[in-house]
Amino acid sequence: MTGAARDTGPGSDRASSRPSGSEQLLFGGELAYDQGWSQHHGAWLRLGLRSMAAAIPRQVGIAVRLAHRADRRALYTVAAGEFGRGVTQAVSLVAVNALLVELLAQGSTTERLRAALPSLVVVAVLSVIGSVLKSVSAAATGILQPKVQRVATERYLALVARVELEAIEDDAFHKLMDSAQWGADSARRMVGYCTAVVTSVISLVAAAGVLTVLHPVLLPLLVAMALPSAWSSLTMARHRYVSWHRFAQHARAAQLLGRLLIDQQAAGEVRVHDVGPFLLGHFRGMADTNEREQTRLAWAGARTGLAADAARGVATVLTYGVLGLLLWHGHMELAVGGTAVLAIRSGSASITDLVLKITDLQEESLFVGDLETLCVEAERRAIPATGRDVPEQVDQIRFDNVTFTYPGAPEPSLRGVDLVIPRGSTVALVGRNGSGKSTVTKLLCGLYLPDDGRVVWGDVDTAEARRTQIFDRIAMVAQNFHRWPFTARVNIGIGRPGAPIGEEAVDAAAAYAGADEVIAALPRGKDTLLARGYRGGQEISGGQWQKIGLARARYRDGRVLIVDEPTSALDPAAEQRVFDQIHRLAGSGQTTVLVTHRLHSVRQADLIYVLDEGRVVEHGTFDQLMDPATGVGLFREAYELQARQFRTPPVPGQRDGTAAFTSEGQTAP
Ligand SMILES: Nc1ncnc2c1ncn2[C@@H]1O[C@H](COP(=O)(O)OP(=O)(O)OP(=O)(O)O)[C@@H](O)[C@H]1O
Repeated sequence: MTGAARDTGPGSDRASSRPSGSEQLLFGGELAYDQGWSQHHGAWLRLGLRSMAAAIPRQVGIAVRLAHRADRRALYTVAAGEFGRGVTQAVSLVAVNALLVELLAQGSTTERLRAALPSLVVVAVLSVIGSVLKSVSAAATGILQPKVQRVATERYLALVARVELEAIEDDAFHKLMDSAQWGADSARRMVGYCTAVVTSVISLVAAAGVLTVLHPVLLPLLVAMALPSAWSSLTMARHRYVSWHRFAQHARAAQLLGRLLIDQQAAGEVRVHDVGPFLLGHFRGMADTNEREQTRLAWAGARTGLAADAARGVATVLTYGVLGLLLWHGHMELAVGGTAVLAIRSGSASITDLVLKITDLQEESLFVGDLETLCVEAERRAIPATGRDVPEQVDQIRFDNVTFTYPGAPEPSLRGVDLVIPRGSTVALVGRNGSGKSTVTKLLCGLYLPDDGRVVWGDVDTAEARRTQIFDRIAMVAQNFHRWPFTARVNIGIGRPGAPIGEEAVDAAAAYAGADEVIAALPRGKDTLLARGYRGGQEISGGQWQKIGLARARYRDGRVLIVDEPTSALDPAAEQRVFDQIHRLAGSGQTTVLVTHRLHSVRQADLIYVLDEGRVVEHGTFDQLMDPATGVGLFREAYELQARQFRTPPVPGQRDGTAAFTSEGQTAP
C-alpha cells in the first residue's frame, strides 16, 4: 500500500455497525480488530492530545537516532543548515526593525534612505545566506531520507526473519507487521518533517523573542492564534490513525481481493469458473465499508476545521485589536508597531507551519512507533541465538512423549509421540491426511518446540539447543517448499545461501534429482528465470518444480534429509528414480526422514512409523508391519488397498490407494 492508500484506509468507529456481507461470507466475520486487541497490546491507541504533544521530543529522538545510524555527516549538515537558517531569520527581524526605525525617523528621504542602507544590506546578505543554507539542508535531507528508510527496513526485516514460526502464524503479530511496514516509509518522511519542525521552531523562537522585546502582551496573543490549528490538526491525525489501525486487516483483505483477480495462479479458475464478477462484487462490498468510513472522516475533518478557523479568526482580531490599542495610547512607536506586525505574521506563519509539520511528524511517528513495537516484539519472539551446542553427528534423534498444539488450534496435533531416528537410517512416516507427519518433521528440525515431552538430538533437547545449529544440520524438501522467483541456478543454490553457488555442485544436485533434464529444456538453462510475469520468466510444471526442490535439498547436503511427499507430482519413472536415489543415499550413511503416502516406496525404509490422529499407532520394519501374525494393522490394510488397485481393474466408486489413511476415522474394508 502506498502512503495515499494508507490515508484512505477503511475506517474506524464501527462499534455499533455489523460486518459487511462480504466480510462475513469471505472471511467469516468482522475483520476490524476490536478494542480488546488494542488494549491488550499496549498504549498505541492512547492518543490524548496532551500525550501526543508530550511524545514529540521522543519521536524526534527516534528520527535523529535512525538518521545518525544511516548517515552521520548528512545529519550534521541538516542540523547545522537549519540552525543557521534560524539564526539568519532572527537577525533579519532585528535588522528589519532597525530598517523601519531609520525609515520612519525624522529627516529628508535621502538622509533616511542613506541611514537605512546598512540595515538593508544586512537584510539582503542574510536572505542570501538563508537561501544557501536552505539548499544545503534540503540536499542533505534528500540524501538522508532513503538511507533512513533502508536502515529502518533492514532492521525490522532482519528481526522478523529470526522470529519463531509460531509468531509468523500468529495473526496479532501479522497485524503488527502490517502496520510496521509503514514505519520504514514513515521514518523516511519523518526526517523531512523533523527538519521542518526544527526550522519552524527556530524561526518561531526568533519571532517570539522579537515580540517579547517589543511588548510582552503580544506573545500570548500569538500563542492564542496558533492553538486552534494545533488542536484541529492533532485531532484529525488522531482520528486517521485510530481509523487506520482498526482497519488494517480489513484493508489487507480488500487488497487481497484485488490481487486475486490478477493473480497468475488463480487466473485459470477466475476465467473458467467465472470467479471474476464474484470477486469484483465483494471488492465493491469491502470498498463500501471503506468509503463509509472515509465519508465519516471527511465530515469530522470539515467540522473540526471550521471550529478551528472560527477560533483562529477571533484570536487574530483580538491580536490586531490589542496592537491597535497599544499604538493608539502611545505605548508603542509606529516603527515598533510595523516590526510587530511583521513578527506576528512571521510568527503565526511559523506556528501554522509548525503545527502542520508536528501533526505530520506525529502521524508518521505513530507508525514508526509501531515499527519499534514490532522490533521489540520480534526480538522477544526471536529464536534464541544461544543454547547448548549440537554435535555435528548425533547417534539418534528421539521424540520422548511429545505433545504439541499449534498456536490457536483447538486440539493437539501430536499426542504423546515416541519415536527414534537412528543415525544413517531411513525412517518413513506414514498415515492419513492430518495425522501429524509434517508436524513431526517441523518439531524434528526445531521450527516448533513441544508443549510437553522432548525432542532430543543426541543428548541435546531442542528446547535448550542452539537451534541455528540444528537448522544447519538439516536439508528439507517440505510439502510446500518455496518456489523462489529467481533463476534455476539460484533455486538450487539457495539451499546453501551462505556460500557462493558452485556450478559443479549445482549440476550434481540437479542430476541427482532429475532436474538436469528440466534445466536442459529451459531456454536459458540454469539462467532461466523461474517466474512468469517477469521478462524472460518461464513457468515449469509442479513435477518439474519438485525436482528442483529435491535438487536444492541435495545441494544443501545436510546431515539429516527430510523429504515430505517428494514425489506427489512426479511421473512414475521420476518417482521410482527419486526413491532409488533416497535409498542409495541411505546406503552412504545419510539419515533420511521420508514422509509419503506411496507405501510401496517405504519397503526399504529401516523403520516405519504409522501415525493416526497425532499418535504413533504402529511402528517397525516393512516386514514386521506386514506380518500377518501381528494382525491386520492400519499400515498393512492401506498397503493392501493400494496394491489391489494395481492388480484389479478399477471398480466404480472405489477409493484411491490412500483411502485407508484418508477416510475420516475409517479403515478400508
Ligand atoms: N500451521 C498450523 N496451524 C494450525 N494447525 C495446523 C497447522 N499445520 C497443521 N495443522 C493441523 O495439525 C494436524 C496435523 O497436520 P500435519 O500437516 O502434520 O498432517 P500430515 O499428516 O502431514 O497431513 P498430510 O498427509 O495431509 O500432509 C492437522 O489437523 C492440521 O490441520
